[in-house]
Amino acid sequence: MMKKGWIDISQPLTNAIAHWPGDTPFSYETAFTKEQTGSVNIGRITTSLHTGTHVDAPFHFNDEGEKILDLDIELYIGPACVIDVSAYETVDSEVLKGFDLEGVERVLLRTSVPNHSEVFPNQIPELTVDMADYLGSKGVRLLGVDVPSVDALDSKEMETHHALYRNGIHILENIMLDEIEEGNYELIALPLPIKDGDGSPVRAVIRPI
Ligand SMILES: Nc1ccccc1C(=O)C[C@H](N)C(=O)O
Ligand SMILES: [Zn+2]
Ligand SMILES: [Zn+2]
Repeated sequence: MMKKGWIDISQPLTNAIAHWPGDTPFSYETAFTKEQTGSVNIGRITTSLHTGTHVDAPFHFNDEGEKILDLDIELYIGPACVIDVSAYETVDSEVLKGFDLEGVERVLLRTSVPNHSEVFPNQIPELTVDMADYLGSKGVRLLGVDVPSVDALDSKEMETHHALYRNGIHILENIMLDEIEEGNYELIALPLPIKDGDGSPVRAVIRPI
């Protein structure tokens, strides 16, 4: 049975969460204790903006691209369709033609990669450039994936990031869909208002409609 109400599809931000190899690890610490301040505990985090469940701003892969505060918050709130592509190593337009995406503005892809937030995956499915063009032709504006990237992990060209961008499609990464059935949901996944940010952690939640 699917849960009713809002479902958290975010990776918990713990000090053990996986991070992109070579990037800044996530850490939370109590910078000042209640004993020190005499009043309150005060936490401090250090993190890459691409750790855990997060959105990419176009500036992440394009020096001229929009930064987090330039982006319309409407992208990250509204109806979203979860589709299960876990049977495919390569997700291209042919695969997507098997799903009804008429009028869908936000697509969340459930892949075969298990959502182990403490393990950086060795391999992720290939999302092709023609997949991005197909989603663009359907009017999709946001693509969410349950893996750390929409490109190959060793990609320098970031072709699928760029192809999504050309099609006006924004990117949400590292959502957790292992327990989520295909279907229509409402999504809220708001980035923090980080000036100049190339990305931002989000709390991503969905609710069946
Ligand atoms: N953090 C990194 C450090 C070095 C190189 C890439 C990344 C990325 O995060 C790329 C990933 N495709 C992303 O868009 O989130
Ligand atoms: Zn990212
Ligand atoms: Zn990315």
